[in-house]
Amino acid sequence: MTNSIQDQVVVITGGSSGLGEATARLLAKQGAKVVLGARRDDKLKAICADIKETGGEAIYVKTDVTSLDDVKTLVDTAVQTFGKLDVIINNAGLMSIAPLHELKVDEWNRMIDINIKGVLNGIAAALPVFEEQENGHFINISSVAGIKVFSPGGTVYSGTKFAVRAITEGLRHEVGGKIRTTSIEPGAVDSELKYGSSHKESSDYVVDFYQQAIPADSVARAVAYAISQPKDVDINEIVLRPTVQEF
Ligand SMILES: NC(=O)C1=CN([C@@H]2O[C@H](COP(=O)(O)OP(=O)(O)OC[C@H]3O[C@@H](n4cnc5c(N)ncnc54)[C@H](OP(=O)(O)O)[C@@H]3O)[C@@H](O)[C@H]2O)C=CC1
Ligand SMILES: O=CCS(=O)(=O)O
Repeated sequence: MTNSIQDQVVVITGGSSGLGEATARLLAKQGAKVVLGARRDDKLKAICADIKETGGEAIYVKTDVTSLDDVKTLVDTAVQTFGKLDVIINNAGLMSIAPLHELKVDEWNRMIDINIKGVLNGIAAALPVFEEQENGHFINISSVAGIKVFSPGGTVYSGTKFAVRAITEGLRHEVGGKIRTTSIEPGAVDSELKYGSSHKESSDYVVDFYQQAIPADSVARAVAYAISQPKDVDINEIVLRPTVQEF
Protein backbone atom coordinates (compact mmCIF):
# COMPACT_ATOMS: atom_id res chain seq x y z
CA MET A 1 0.00 0.00 0.00
CA THR A 2 1.30 3.49 -0.80
CA ASN A 3 0.98 6.59 1.35
CA SER A 4 1.04 10.23 0.29
CA ILE A 5 4.76 10.55 1.13
CA GLN A 6 5.71 7.55 -0.98
CA ASP A 7 7.88 8.62 -3.96
CA GLN A 8 7.78 12.33 -3.08
CA VAL A 9 11.08 13.99 -3.99
CA VAL A 10 12.16 16.14 -1.06
CA VAL A 11 15.16 18.47 -0.91
CA ILE A 12 16.30 19.26 2.64
CA THR A 13 18.88 21.93 3.39
CA GLY A 14 20.77 21.48 6.63
CA GLY A 15 20.35 17.72 6.33
CA SER A 16 23.59 16.88 8.13
CA SER A 17 22.26 17.10 11.70
CA GLY A 18 19.35 17.91 13.99
CA LEU A 19 15.93 18.62 12.46
CA GLY A 20 17.08 18.13 8.88
CA GLU A 21 18.65 14.75 9.57
CA ALA A 22 15.65 13.53 11.60
CA THR A 23 13.27 14.69 8.86
CA ALA A 24 15.31 12.98 6.17
CA ARG A 25 15.31 9.71 8.08
CA LEU A 26 11.56 9.81 8.79
CA LEU A 27 10.50 10.82 5.28
CA ALA A 28 12.80 8.22 3.70
CA LYS A 29 11.29 5.57 5.97
CA GLN A 30 7.89 6.62 4.65
CA GLY A 31 9.05 6.20 1.04
CA ALA A 32 10.24 9.67 0.07
CA LYS A 33 13.33 10.19 -2.08
CA VAL A 34 15.41 12.62 -0.07
CA VAL A 35 18.08 14.93 -1.41
CA LEU A 36 20.24 16.40 1.32
CA GLY A 37 22.34 19.56 1.25
CA ALA A 38 24.77 20.93 3.84
CA ARG A 39 28.45 21.81 4.09
CA ARG A 40 29.69 18.72 6.00
CA ASP A 41 29.53 16.15 3.23
CA ASP A 42 31.09 13.44 5.41
CA LYS A 43 28.01 13.60 7.64
CA LEU A 44 25.65 13.66 4.64
CA LYS A 45 27.42 10.64 3.15
CA ALA A 46 27.01 8.64 6.38
CA ILE A 47 23.32 9.59 6.75
CA CYS A 48 22.56 8.66 3.12
CA ALA A 49 24.39 5.34 3.53
CA ASP A 50 22.32 4.59 6.64
CA ILE A 51 19.07 5.43 4.87
CA LYS A 52 19.99 3.27 1.89
CA GLU A 53 20.97 0.37 4.12
CA THR A 54 17.43 0.28 5.45
CA GLY A 55 15.90 0.35 1.96
CA GLY A 56 15.38 4.10 1.56
CA GLU A 57 16.46 6.41 -1.25
CA ALA A 58 18.80 9.29 -0.42
CA ILE A 59 21.43 11.32 -2.20
CA TYR A 60 23.39 14.38 -1.13
CA VAL A 61 25.13 17.39 -2.58
CA LYS A 62 27.64 19.43 -0.62
CA THR A 63 25.83 22.76 -0.35
CA ASP A 64 26.39 26.14 1.24
CA VAL A 65 22.96 27.78 1.33
CA THR A 66 24.52 31.24 1.22
CA SER A 67 25.48 30.46 -2.39
CA LEU A 68 22.59 30.60 -4.87
CA ASP A 69 24.65 28.50 -7.32
CA ASP A 70 25.07 25.77 -4.70
CA VAL A 71 21.35 25.68 -3.92
CA LYS A 72 20.48 25.63 -7.62
CA THR A 73 22.84 22.67 -8.08
CA LEU A 74 21.13 20.90 -5.16
CA VAL A 75 17.69 21.39 -6.71
CA ASP A 76 18.91 20.54 -10.24
CA THR A 77 20.45 17.32 -8.94
CA ALA A 78 17.13 16.34 -7.37
CA VAL A 79 15.26 16.97 -10.62
CA GLN A 80 17.88 15.27 -12.82
CA THR A 81 18.07 12.22 -10.57
CA PHE A 82 14.40 11.71 -9.75
CA GLY A 83 12.61 13.59 -12.55
CA LYS A 84 10.74 16.08 -10.38
CA LEU A 85 10.77 18.06 -7.14
CA ASP A 86 7.80 17.84 -4.77
CA VAL A 87 9.06 19.60 -1.65
CA ILE A 88 11.93 21.82 -0.57
CA ILE A 89 12.56 22.16 3.16
CA ASN A 90 14.55 25.33 3.79
CA ASN A 91 15.91 24.24 7.14
CA ALA A 92 19.62 25.18 7.35
CA GLY A 93 20.14 27.64 10.17
CA LEU A 94 22.38 29.14 12.82
CA MET A 95 21.50 30.52 16.25
CA SER A 96 24.15 32.80 17.73
CA ILE A 97 22.93 34.40 20.91
CA ALA A 98 24.50 37.50 22.53
CA PRO A 99 23.27 40.90 23.72
CA LEU A 100 23.47 43.52 20.96
CA HIS A 101 26.03 45.57 22.90
CA GLU A 102 28.53 42.72 22.45
CA LEU A 103 28.56 43.77 18.76
CA LYS A 104 28.93 40.27 17.37
CA VAL A 105 28.51 41.76 13.92
CA ASP A 106 30.04 38.76 12.11
CA GLU A 107 27.50 36.48 13.78
CA TRP A 108 24.63 38.86 12.91
CA ASN A 109 25.75 38.70 9.29
CA ARG A 110 26.15 34.93 9.30
CA MET A 111 22.63 34.49 10.68
CA ILE A 112 21.21 36.87 8.08
CA ASP A 113 23.10 35.07 5.31
CA ILE A 114 22.13 31.54 6.36
CA ASN A 115 18.71 31.99 7.97
CA ILE A 116 17.24 34.58 5.60
CA LYS A 117 19.25 34.60 2.38
CA GLY A 118 19.58 30.82 2.55
CA VAL A 119 15.78 30.51 2.55
CA LEU A 120 15.52 33.02 -0.30
CA ASN A 121 18.10 31.03 -2.27
CA GLY A 122 15.96 27.92 -1.72
CA ILE A 123 12.94 29.81 -3.04
CA ALA A 124 14.89 31.14 -6.03
CA ALA A 125 16.14 27.66 -6.89
CA ALA A 126 12.86 25.77 -6.47
CA LEU A 127 10.21 28.27 -7.58
CA PRO A 128 10.90 27.98 -11.34
CA VAL A 129 10.68 24.19 -11.04
CA PHE A 130 7.43 24.35 -9.07
CA GLU A 131 5.96 26.87 -11.53
CA GLU A 132 6.87 24.66 -14.48
CA GLN A 133 5.37 21.61 -12.77
CA GLU A 134 2.38 23.65 -11.56
CA ASN A 135 2.81 22.17 -8.10
CA GLY A 136 5.29 22.01 -5.26
CA HIS A 137 5.62 22.65 -1.55
CA PHE A 138 7.90 25.06 0.33
CA ILE A 139 8.49 24.22 3.98
CA ASN A 140 10.49 26.91 5.73
CA ILE A 141 11.76 26.43 9.26
CA SER A 142 11.15 29.51 11.39
CA SER A 143 10.93 29.28 15.21
CA VAL A 144 8.87 30.32 18.21
CA ALA A 145 11.51 33.08 18.24
CA GLY A 146 9.85 34.17 14.97
CA ILE A 147 6.63 34.78 16.85
CA LYS A 148 8.00 36.39 20.02
CA VAL A 149 11.28 38.28 20.30
CA PHE A 150 13.76 36.17 22.23
CA SER A 151 15.71 38.92 24.02
CA PRO A 152 18.08 39.91 25.39
CA GLY A 153 20.47 37.87 23.32
CA GLY A 154 18.25 36.48 20.61
CA THR A 155 17.28 39.76 18.97
CA VAL A 156 19.01 39.15 15.64
CA TYR A 157 18.13 35.45 15.59
CA SER A 158 14.50 36.39 16.23
CA GLY A 159 14.73 38.99 13.47
CA THR A 160 15.81 36.30 11.02
CA LYS A 161 13.02 33.97 12.08
CA PHE A 162 10.37 36.74 11.90
CA ALA A 163 11.70 37.29 8.37
CA VAL A 164 11.28 33.62 7.48
CA ARG A 165 7.63 33.73 8.60
CA ALA A 166 6.99 36.96 6.70
CA ILE A 167 8.64 35.64 3.54
CA THR A 168 6.70 32.39 3.76
CA GLU A 169 3.38 34.23 4.15
CA GLY A 170 4.23 36.60 1.28
CA LEU A 171 5.19 33.61 -0.83
CA ARG A 172 1.78 32.07 -0.10
CA HIS A 173 0.06 35.27 -1.26
CA GLU A 174 2.08 35.26 -4.47
CA VAL A 175 2.10 31.59 -5.49
CA GLY A 176 -0.49 29.99 -3.25
CA GLY A 177 -2.91 29.00 -6.00
CA LYS A 178 -0.89 25.96 -7.02
CA ILE A 179 2.09 25.82 -4.67
CA ARG A 180 1.85 24.99 -0.97
CA THR A 181 3.75 26.94 1.70
CA THR A 182 4.36 25.92 5.30
CA SER A 183 6.18 27.77 8.05
CA ILE A 184 7.16 25.62 11.01
CA GLU A 185 7.88 27.31 14.33
CA PRO A 186 9.48 24.95 16.83
CA GLY A 187 10.50 25.72 20.40
CA ALA A 188 13.52 24.06 21.99
CA VAL A 189 14.49 20.92 20.09
CA ASP A 190 17.56 18.85 20.79
CA SER A 191 20.22 19.39 18.10
CA GLU A 192 23.58 21.09 17.57
CA LEU A 193 21.84 24.50 17.34
CA LYS A 194 22.41 25.28 21.01
CA TYR A 195 26.19 25.36 20.46
CA GLY A 196 26.13 28.24 17.94
CA SER A 197 26.95 31.12 20.30
CA SER A 198 30.45 32.44 20.93
CA HIS A 199 29.34 34.66 23.85
CA LYS A 200 30.07 32.48 26.87
CA GLU A 201 27.30 33.71 29.21
CA SER A 202 24.65 33.46 26.51
CA SER A 203 25.92 30.07 25.42
CA ASP A 204 25.74 28.73 29.00
CA TYR A 205 22.21 30.12 29.29
CA VAL A 206 21.12 28.48 26.04
CA VAL A 207 22.62 25.09 26.90
CA ASP A 208 20.79 25.23 30.24
CA PHE A 209 17.52 26.37 28.59
CA TYR A 210 17.78 23.44 26.17
CA GLN A 211 17.64 20.91 28.98
CA GLN A 212 13.88 20.98 28.36
CA ALA A 213 14.35 20.27 24.63
CA ILE A 214 12.28 17.64 22.84
CA PRO A 215 13.72 15.23 20.22
CA ALA A 216 14.23 16.40 16.63
CA ASP A 217 11.83 13.69 15.50
CA SER A 218 8.97 15.85 16.83
CA VAL A 219 9.62 18.37 14.04
CA ALA A 220 10.07 15.59 11.49
CA ARG A 221 6.56 14.36 12.31
CA ALA A 222 5.15 17.89 11.84
CA VAL A 223 6.84 18.09 8.43
CA ALA A 224 5.43 14.68 7.47
CA TYR A 225 1.96 15.84 8.54
CA ALA A 226 2.14 18.93 6.31
CA ILE A 227 3.42 16.97 3.30
CA SER A 228 0.95 14.13 3.66
CA GLN A 229 -2.19 16.25 3.40
CA PRO A 230 -4.24 16.02 0.19
CA LYS A 231 -2.90 18.46 -2.43
CA ASP A 232 -5.84 20.85 -1.92
CA VAL A 233 -4.98 21.25 1.78
CA ASP A 234 -2.20 23.71 2.61
CA ILE A 235 -0.92 23.58 6.19
CA ASN A 236 0.44 27.12 6.45
CA GLU A 237 1.81 27.22 9.99
CA ILE A 238 2.71 24.73 12.68
CA VAL A 239 3.88 25.82 16.13
CA LEU A 240 5.26 23.14 18.43
CA ARG A 241 7.30 23.34 21.61
CA PRO A 242 8.10 21.25 24.67
CA THR A 243 5.02 21.04 26.86
CA VAL A 244 7.04 22.57 29.70
CA GLN A 245 8.42 25.49 27.63
CA GLU A 246 7.00 28.84 28.64
CA PHE A 247 8.59 31.04 25.93
N1 LIG B 1 16.78 23.15 17.56
C1 LIG B 1 15.83 24.01 17.86
O1 LIG B 1 15.45 24.16 19.03
C2 LIG B 1 15.16 24.81 16.80
C3 LIG B 1 15.68 24.91 15.52
N2 LIG B 1 15.07 25.73 14.62
C4 LIG B 1 15.61 25.86 13.29
O2 LIG B 1 15.75 24.60 12.73
C5 LIG B 1 16.75 24.64 11.73
C6 LIG B 1 17.68 23.45 11.89
O3 LIG B 1 18.39 23.62 13.08
P1 LIG B 1 18.81 22.41 14.04
O4 LIG B 1 18.64 21.14 13.38
O5 LIG B 1 18.17 22.64 15.33
O6 LIG B 1 20.35 22.76 14.24
P2 LIG B 1 21.68 22.02 13.81
O7 LIG B 1 22.77 22.96 14.19
O8 LIG B 1 21.69 20.65 14.35
O9 LIG B 1 21.55 21.96 12.24
C7 LIG B 1 21.77 23.06 11.42
C8 LIG B 1 21.94 22.54 10.01
O10 LIG B 1 22.14 23.67 9.14
C9 LIG B 1 23.26 23.40 8.34
N3 LIG B 1 23.89 24.65 7.93
C10 LIG B 1 24.34 25.65 8.68
N4 LIG B 1 24.90 26.61 7.92
C11 LIG B 1 24.78 26.19 6.64
C12 LIG B 1 25.16 26.71 5.39
N5 LIG B 1 25.79 27.89 5.27
N6 LIG B 1 24.89 26.00 4.29
C13 LIG B 1 24.27 24.81 4.37
N7 LIG B 1 23.88 24.26 5.51
C14 LIG B 1 24.14 24.94 6.65
C15 LIG B 1 24.17 22.53 9.18
O11 LIG B 1 24.98 21.75 8.34
P3 LIG B 1 26.53 22.00 8.02
O12 LIG B 1 27.17 22.56 9.24
O13 LIG B 1 27.00 20.63 7.67
O14 LIG B 1 26.54 22.91 6.86
C16 LIG B 1 23.15 21.65 9.86
O15 LIG B 1 22.80 20.56 9.03
C17 LIG B 1 17.43 26.00 11.86
O16 LIG B 1 16.91 26.87 10.88
C18 LIG B 1 17.00 26.46 13.24
O17 LIG B 1 17.00 27.85 13.36
C19 LIG B 1 13.93 26.42 14.92
C20 LIG B 1 13.41 26.35 16.15
C21 LIG B 1 13.95 25.51 17.18
O1 LIG C 1 14.77 28.62 17.54
C1 LIG C 1 14.96 28.30 18.70
C2 LIG C 1 13.86 27.91 19.55
S1 LIG C 1 13.88 28.68 21.06
O2 LIG C 1 15.23 28.48 21.66
O3 LIG C 1 13.65 30.13 20.84
O4 LIG C 1 12.83 28.08 21.88
